[in-house]
Amino acid sequence: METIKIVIAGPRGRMGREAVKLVEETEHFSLVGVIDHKFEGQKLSKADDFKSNAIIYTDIEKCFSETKPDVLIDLTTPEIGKIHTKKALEYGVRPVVGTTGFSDADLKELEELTEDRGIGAIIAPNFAIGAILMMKFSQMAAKYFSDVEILEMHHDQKLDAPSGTGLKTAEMISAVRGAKEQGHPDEKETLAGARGANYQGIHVHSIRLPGLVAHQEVLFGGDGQTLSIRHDSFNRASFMSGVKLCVEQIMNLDVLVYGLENLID
Ligand SMILES: NC(=O)c1ccc[n+]([C@@H]2O[C@H](COP(=O)([O-])OP(=O)(O)OC[C@H]3O[C@@H](n4cnc5c(N)ncnc54)[C@H](O)[C@@H]3O)[C@@H](O)[C@H]2O)c1
Ligand SMILES: O=C(O)C1=N[C@H](C(=O)O)CCC1
Repeated sequence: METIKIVIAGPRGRMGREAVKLVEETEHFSLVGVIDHKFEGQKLSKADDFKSNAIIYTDIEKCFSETKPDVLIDLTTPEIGKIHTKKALEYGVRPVVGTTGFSDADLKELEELTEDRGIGAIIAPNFAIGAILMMKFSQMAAKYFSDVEILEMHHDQKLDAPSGTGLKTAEMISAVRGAKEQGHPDEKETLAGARGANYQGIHVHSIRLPGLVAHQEVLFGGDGQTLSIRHDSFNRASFMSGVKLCVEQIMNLDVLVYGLENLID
């Protein structure tokens, strides 16, 4: 298998650390550089507790020009992730983006840029295989249960709400059941936000607590019955087989893929 040259943005973050480990441990992956907002020019092994001697860049353009990677793995923040993804496409580097918080307009812009450049991009709101199955099962269930609410639960350091996974789940359910107002037509919130966010009538509730990692329950209700579909990630290693799959698959893509469910049967 040919070696894939990788740059990771956000290597010292919770996800970035796991991604560095994944790349270090995968024979046909090579970490050629990392992008951080400090430690310019230092070796990653000197800046933190890593084995890799990849150089840290604070300037993404310098990083791409000097290291000429095949793939960028972005695990930063919503604002920075968008800038990095656009820059990667401009430089002909395929982006695998785990960073969440992208709007529809952002996705559209990136899709157009991908078409212009003729190279693939993956935006994956969730890399965990169990979470992808939870979303697929929810889409299946929505054909039979049209009333549903989503409870997404994450650690309290998360910047975006709802989570990328919660939003993607709502989009997937809505694609099969359409828009539907749920609950009583005269329902009123006596405390703003009590009914959560509303995507095409699907209420999405975001819980943030220390102790949590990434969890979601999709709760369907029908005549005299409920159905709960739940997934729990207890650590960030749970996301890494999905990251590996994306890096391998992106080499054969020439379009933007939004969601891992589009890459697995
Ligand atoms: N797709 C998935 O499966 C998945 C799973 C977990 C987290 N996430 C998403 O990944 C992102 C990162 O999550 P996290 O928990 O690792 O966050 P984190 O806060 O632990 O890490 C983010 C890192 O980005 C770095 N960073 C900030 N600005 C930067 C810049 N300009 N250049 C380079 N690096 C910069 C920070 O220093 C930090 O180390 C979030 O958007 C989160 O929602 C996605
Ligand atoms: O920890 C996070 O932040 C996560 N974000 C993703 C999301 O927004 O869905 C996936 C799970 C972890």
